[in-house]
Amino acid sequence: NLADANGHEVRLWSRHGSQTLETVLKDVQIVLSAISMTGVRDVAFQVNSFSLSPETIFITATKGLDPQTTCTPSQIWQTIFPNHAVVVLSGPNLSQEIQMQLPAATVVASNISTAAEVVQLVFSSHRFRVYTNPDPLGVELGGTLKNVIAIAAGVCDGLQLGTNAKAALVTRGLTEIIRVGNDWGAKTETFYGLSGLGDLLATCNSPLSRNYQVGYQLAGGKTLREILTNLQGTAEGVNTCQVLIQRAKQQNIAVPITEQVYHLLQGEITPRQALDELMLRDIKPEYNY
Ligand SMILES: NC(=O)C1=CN([C@@H]2O[C@H](COP(=O)(O)OP(=O)(O)OC[C@H]3O[C@@H](n4cnc5c(N)ncnc54)[C@H](O)[C@@H]3O)[C@@H](O)[C@H]2O)C=CC1
Ligand SMILES: O=C(CO)COP(=O)(O)O
Repeated sequence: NLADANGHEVRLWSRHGSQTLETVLKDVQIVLSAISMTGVRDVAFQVNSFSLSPETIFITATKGLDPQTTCTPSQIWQTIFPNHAVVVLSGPNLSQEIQMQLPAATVVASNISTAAEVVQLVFSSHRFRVYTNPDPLGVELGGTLKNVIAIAAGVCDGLQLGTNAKAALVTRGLTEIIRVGNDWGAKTETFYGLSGLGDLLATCNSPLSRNYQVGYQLAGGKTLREILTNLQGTAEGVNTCQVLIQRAKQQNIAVPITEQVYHLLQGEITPRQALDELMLRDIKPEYNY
């Protein structure tokens, strides 16, 4: 509806709607995918079976990781469409607030700067400020990895651990995200921007975040199954956490908060035990300069 308000013709497709994907995609200039991670590969393959102009730009807004390959959504789109521009759109963008037309900012990132600039123009308005960025991987990983920390933040608030604990958790969570992101090839500065720290702050502090809700309700004693059954929409952090643990092990990266979230989601420990595990780790310098 942001693009619509800027005078663009917008067509929507959902697997539950009546129109076929092929009809909706006929003669389009831009394709924006906001499918949950589990559907990205299937839908991208479907799209690839239709004839699209080589100028068509793909935008991906999905915040997840592929369990089989650990690939990001943009890597999946780019592999299937090697000759098209792919733009990552990510930022502190809780959808209910955007629908209420509250002001927000976001980031559009691509290896092809002209494509990012086109997308920036399509969505920019007095209530939605869009920045370009040349580090699509960093932008995408910021939006994806913060979901795991948002689960931990929900636990922290659910247990009423206080503002100091929350600040420590979010800050050390960012350190963890940067460690993983740097190893993957993303730039540190990107994680201090809107798509990293910005989105981390939004999701770790808002009951509108599904990932935060998962953590909050786990702290309240519900099981993951109960929570997911009643949750409106996708909490990508649940699957992302598993993939992240797998990748961190492979790459030998320390991700202590993610590890505790993982054990908690598996039902192996209680929220209080997760807290104790984190607080009683070996003492160490804040950074290894
Ligand atoms: N880039 C950004 O700033 C933001 C991105 N997100 C991300 O966008 C994605 C979607 O979020 P929401 O719309 O809130 O989730 P949602 O759960 O409300 O919607 C997911 C959509 O994906 C569709 N879907 C799932 N599997 C599919 C399949 N196999 N084939 C076709 N369609 C399929 C569902 O039908 C549904 O329409 C998530 O990855 C979320 O993390 C969410 C908020 C902001
Ligand atoms: O990514 C989001 C906001 O930027 C949405 O967060 P949730 O997926 O946790 O609701």
